[in-house]
Amino acid sequence: MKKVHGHTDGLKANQKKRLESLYRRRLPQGYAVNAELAHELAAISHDIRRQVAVLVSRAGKVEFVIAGTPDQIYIPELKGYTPLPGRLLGLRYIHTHLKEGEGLTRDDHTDLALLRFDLMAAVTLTPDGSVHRVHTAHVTTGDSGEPTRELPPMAPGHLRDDLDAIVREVEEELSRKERVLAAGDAEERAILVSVTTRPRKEAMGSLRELEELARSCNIDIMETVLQIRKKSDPKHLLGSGKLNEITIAAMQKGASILIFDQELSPAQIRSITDQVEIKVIDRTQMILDIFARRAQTREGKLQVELAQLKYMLPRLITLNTAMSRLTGGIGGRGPGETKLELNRRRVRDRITTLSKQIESVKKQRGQQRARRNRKGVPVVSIVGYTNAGKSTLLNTLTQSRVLAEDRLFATLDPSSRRLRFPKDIEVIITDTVGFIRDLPKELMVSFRATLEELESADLLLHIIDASNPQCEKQIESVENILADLKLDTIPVLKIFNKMDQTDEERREGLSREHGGLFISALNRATLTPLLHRIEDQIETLITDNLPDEDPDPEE
Ligand SMILES: Nc1nc2c(ncn2[C@@H]2O[C@H](COP(=O)(O)OP(=O)(O)OP(=O)(O)O)[C@@H](O)[C@H]2O)c(=O)[nH]1
Ligand SMILES: [Mg+2]
Repeated sequence: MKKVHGHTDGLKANQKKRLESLYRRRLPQGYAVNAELAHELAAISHDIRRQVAVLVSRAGKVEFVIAGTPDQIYIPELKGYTPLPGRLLGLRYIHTHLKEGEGLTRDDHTDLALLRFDLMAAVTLTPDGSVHRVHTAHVTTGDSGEPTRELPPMAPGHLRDDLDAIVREVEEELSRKERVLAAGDAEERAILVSVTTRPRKEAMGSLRELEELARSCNIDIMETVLQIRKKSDPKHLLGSGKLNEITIAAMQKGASILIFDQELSPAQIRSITDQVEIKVIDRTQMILDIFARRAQTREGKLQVELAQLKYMLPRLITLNTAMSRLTGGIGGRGPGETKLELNRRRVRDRITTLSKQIESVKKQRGQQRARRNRKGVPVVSIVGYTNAGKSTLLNTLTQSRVLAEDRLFATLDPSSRRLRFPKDIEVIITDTVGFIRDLPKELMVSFRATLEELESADLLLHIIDASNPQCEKQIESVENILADLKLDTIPVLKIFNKMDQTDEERREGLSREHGGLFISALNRATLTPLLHRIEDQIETLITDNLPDEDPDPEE
């Protein structure tokens, strides 16, 4: 005989027997509640003064019998039953409430939404132990905004016979939705989450950027959740109510991944993954993933892989359960054949190898740069926040076709072009990888090499997307990164781009605050003042440098 779960301590032998005998019951197929079972549950419940539940399969078999306390039931692990996207669980949950007036509770609704029972029923008892009412609720298709829907309570003599039809319809709609989603070309379907103590406006701006990052990763965004907390709590990043809500939304929307705007510690990743049962990553992992997709050159690929492994290494210790969900797909993409299920030792070995390879590539590049410098061609480097229009500017200035796209991190590997000015001055103009707020430390170190190019720049063009509402913050981030890279000694021209998408007032405000030039990188005609400025700067530079620093007769 199968065991009765839950709170069975203190029950008499015949009471236990009676509970056990529930396993022998057969119910009609489908989802309905049957009157005989309701009466029997009520009678047992009345006898033992505890709630009782049975979980019945679609074939009508009683799979689990659970005894509770007078006011609640702990649902055990339901072996063999896992909620799948587009499906209900395949079990109806029928239980008793001892109090006559007590219909379905909030907890009942949460359990229903989280576990996705086919149907949730509560049988309430009259004081003498017979059935008073049967309350039922089912999962919805999500269109109403509510995850569950409660039906009017039924008297025991009038149990409705259309429950099968209602629930079947819901499940058909759920699976239809799932098929539509699965047929889409997005790689993942995400719920974006931000838990922060920052002011709402700032948090929203940051979430918008996270959305852009996700879009760059070919991720569909199903929902965005923002929780502003007064105090941060590293142990419970999110309250359990909020996490339940997210878990329910994830199932309802068929989300395959949760992406946090905040960096998650290994322990946080694990505890959240354990509850939501889908992949959990943070902003840093997503940025690393984008870099992994975009890297073109050998050095770029080596750098990204190194950064990913360094980020993953401390997370490998605790990732036993979460690990299987973290491999593959977004956040688990190695640019090479390396998969992240590598064990720690192999990860360390790989880190050493990569570092060596990068060292040797770097040496080669250093030699190239030295050669170029000797020729004394001035270098102008375009820097700026990602998506500001750096590559577009390079293209328009030099009539070339570097990839420019409305995506974050369209450019990963620097490219250089020659640009000749009327006064017979020639410069090398380089495009660089975009900057971003809180650039992952691992990437910062790795990309310092790529950005080393910048050290030999004679002039930096700091391109700013004037149309972005966050542009002040972006300017600040870029300036911080330049300072971190010790590049803040190189002369910088601030250039406000996308002027076509700003109004007069905004331009005046920005120009009062920062000075700088306004351009539209898409429109060559707007670049003339900029070209003059570059030319002037370079000219001063050459004349300044000529007598003392560069007496080379070749020049
Ligand atoms: N409206 C408008 N859009 C622009 C302008 N300049 C660039 N864009 C658009 O902005 C988007 C980003 O341009 P990119 O040149 O790829 O930007 P980037 O700074 O190189 O970006 P990353 O390489 O991703 O860091 C593209 O869709 C461009 O077409 C402009 O002056 N006006
Ligand atoms: Mg670019």
